[in-house]
Amino acid sequence: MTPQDQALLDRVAALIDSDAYRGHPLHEALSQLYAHHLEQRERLERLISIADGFQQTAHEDLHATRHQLQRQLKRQRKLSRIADRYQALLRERNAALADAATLDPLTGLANRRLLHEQLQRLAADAHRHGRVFTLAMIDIDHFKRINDHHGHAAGDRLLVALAKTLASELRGADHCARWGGEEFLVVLPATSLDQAETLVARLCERLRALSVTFEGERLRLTASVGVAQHRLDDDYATTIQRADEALLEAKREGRDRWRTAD
Ligand SMILES: Nc1nc2c(ncn2[C@@H]2O[C@H](COP(=O)(O)OP(=O)(O)OP(=O)(O)O)[C@@H](O)[C@H]2O)c(=O)[nH]1
Repeated sequence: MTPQDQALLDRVAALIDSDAYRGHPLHEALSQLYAHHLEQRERLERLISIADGFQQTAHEDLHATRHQLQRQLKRQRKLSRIADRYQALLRERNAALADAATLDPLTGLANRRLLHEQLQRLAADAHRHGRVFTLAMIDIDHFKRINDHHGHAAGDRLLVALAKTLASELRGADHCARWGGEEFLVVLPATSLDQAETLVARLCERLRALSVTFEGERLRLTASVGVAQHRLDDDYATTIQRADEALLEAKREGRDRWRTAD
């Protein structure tokens, strides 16, 4: 209420209370009007106070709801971060499991199982489309002697060095696996026997030149190799067997050489 409004009301109250106007014909009507006004004002103030209360409660509710939403959002973000981390961990574990199932832990080359899968595909491809591939079975010569003279750890170092040499000499499309203890199988897709022989001769040379220093001692090795070209109607196990026979021949003939299956 403005000060002018209050002054007017004070004036009206003073007129009503004044003895000079008590008998005035408008006195009663003015008194009733004044009382009615006060009543109305009181009701209005009550309404305003109720509306204020509502507004306050609504404000508090809104605040509480916003706070709750923010907490939920925070919790959700945390959960999604945990889920992301968990997923990344699962991916890592899966990759590690896949590696463990398909790679040789010492050399990092494919293991026998993975090469079987690759050979299955290549043999099917050869059968369907007439694409030849060639195998080379590589076996370190007198590896037992190396282990016996220098220890198993030294032998392991040589195996790793040999695997690295093979990997660096092969093309991207070639496959190479650790087939057994000191035996490695190289698969050369779309490669003729002549091409394979050139590559194997170079591999033997590289292995002859390989030298590893282990605990102050220089270790060297040679390897014997059996080469076999896959025949379109054979299964790949037969080709491996032929490469193995050629390898035995190379061993029999004095080692550090390669022989080709008929
Ligand atoms: N250091 C090491 N040695 C291994 C591993 N796997 C197999 N060997 C050894 O490789 C040797 C293979 O011996 P043999 O099969 O008699 O063949 P070799 O001595 O190489 O003789 P030839 O093959 O006839 O030239 C054994 O002494 C095995 O213990 C390995 O992971 N690490």
